[in-house]
Amino acid sequence: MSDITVNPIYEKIIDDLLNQKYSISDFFFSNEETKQLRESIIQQDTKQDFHQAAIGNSQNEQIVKSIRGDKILWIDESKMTETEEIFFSKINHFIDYLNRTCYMGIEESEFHYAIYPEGTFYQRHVDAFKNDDRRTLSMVFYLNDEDWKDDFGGQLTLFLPDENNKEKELDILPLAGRLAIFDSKTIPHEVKKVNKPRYSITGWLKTRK
Ligand SMILES: O=C(O)CCC(=O)C(=O)O
Ligand SMILES: [Fe+2]
Repeated sequence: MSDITVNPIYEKIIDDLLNQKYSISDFFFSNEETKQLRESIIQQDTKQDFHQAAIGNSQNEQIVKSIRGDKILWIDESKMTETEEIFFSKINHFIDYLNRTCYMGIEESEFHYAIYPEGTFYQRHVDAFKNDDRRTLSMVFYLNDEDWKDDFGGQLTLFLPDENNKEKELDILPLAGRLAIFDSKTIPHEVKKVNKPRYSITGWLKTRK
């Protein structure tokens, strides 16, 4: 591991993941990178077809707006814009760091843009599929304005065990530049109804089947 430079932002995330299976970081991307990614999702929305998000994977697809109302656009690694390349080079650097320092065995990643139009939400769920458990870590980057307020809604709520093994809820505001990262197999979560369009990039780091 001689050529690994210790990265304090990644170390904090790894520590949190080991201790509590989730981490919230406001420093993964610079302000400038966040601004570019925000411009990118707004631009993609004007020229590309986002589609109504489905539930389950392709073998088990059904569109149920009463469960989730976001529209998504997968980022195609074979035809990325400059901004998307910057995004993936950071993700790949992070994956490499996880694999080298924690032997996580991440082999793949997949990311999509997500827009929650006003009035939409995503009901409680777990991200790993029943018929495919490769999703290991869920990552959500928020691309909203810095001044997103509580009454705009759209909180990401994680359902976590408390000290008595009862369930507690942790609400996370989707602030610009914030990264929420959590265990894809064990942490149920939901997106509260939004009162204002909500922008993000969501993705998964995956192990071998
Ligand atoms: O946007 C979020 O905060 C979470 C989205 C989510 O849970 C998902 O896309 O699976
Ligand atoms: Fe999810």
